[in-house]
Amino acid sequence: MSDQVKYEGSLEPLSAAGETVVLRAVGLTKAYAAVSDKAGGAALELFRGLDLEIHAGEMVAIVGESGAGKSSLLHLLAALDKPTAGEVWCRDLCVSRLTLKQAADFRNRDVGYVWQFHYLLPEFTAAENVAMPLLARGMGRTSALERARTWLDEVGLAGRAEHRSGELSGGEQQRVSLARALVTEPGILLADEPTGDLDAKTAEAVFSLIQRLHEAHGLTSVIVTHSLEFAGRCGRMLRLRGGRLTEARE
Ligand SMILES: Nc1ncnc2c1ncn2[C@@H]1O[C@H](COP(=O)(O)OP(=O)(O)OP(=O)(O)O)[C@@H](O)[C@H]1O
Repeated sequence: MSDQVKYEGSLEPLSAAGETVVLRAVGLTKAYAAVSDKAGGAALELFRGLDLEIHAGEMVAIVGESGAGKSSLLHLLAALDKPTAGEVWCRDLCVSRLTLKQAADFRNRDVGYVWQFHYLLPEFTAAENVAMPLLARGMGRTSALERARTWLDEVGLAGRAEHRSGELSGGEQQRVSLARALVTEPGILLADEPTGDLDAKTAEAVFSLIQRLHEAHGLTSVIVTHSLEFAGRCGRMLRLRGGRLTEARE
């Protein structure tokens, strides 16, 4: 971690004129080392020298075959992992050089992350689950729960706020995880196959909700998906294949 990289807090537009790059990957390389370099234990290189720019307000889909490295790329954008080489920038913050604590602060303030599996705590209520990121940043319980309920209302679950998350359906649980991702009012939404575990009808409802939240909250969103239909509804579609990231449609 370089001392020169300073956390700047919540995101502000860099310039009033033109498009603002919110996320930028420069020369990004990711390889996983093998546990042993004995027979067949070579490192697995997913991509090398990858460049990417995502502008404010864009909704970008990342598609590609299973194993192409989509989740790994999203993890790098969220500072959940470090690149082997290259850098990830979020506006003027080099997120790939943050310490673990700084990376956690960055995610808590600036990124809403949705996983394919919701990772809610089943014994806690929906409201308590949504309130967790606010409690983690030191907000008082009453205020955090109040804001959590507002977000549950926003995702259509006002009536389920006091139900244990383990009692909710898969689609409802994914709505709760969306509320949890956005309760801190981040500028960026990163979603890794957010509809992957859902049946077609529920997936459609959750994807439409993501689109609505993206628009309503002026988010910059990156959605990893296997659904070309959903990807086609995003403003931009990128394909990760053979370690290269290309525009899937011009
Ligand atoms: N921590 C890790 N250590 C070693 N290998 C890993 C690690 N994480 C992922 N991989 C490997 O990297 C490759 C890419 O995985 P990744 O999950 O990024 O792909 P993906 O495109 O998201 O796949 P899917 O669509 O199936 O989710 C896979 O071969 C996976 O086994």
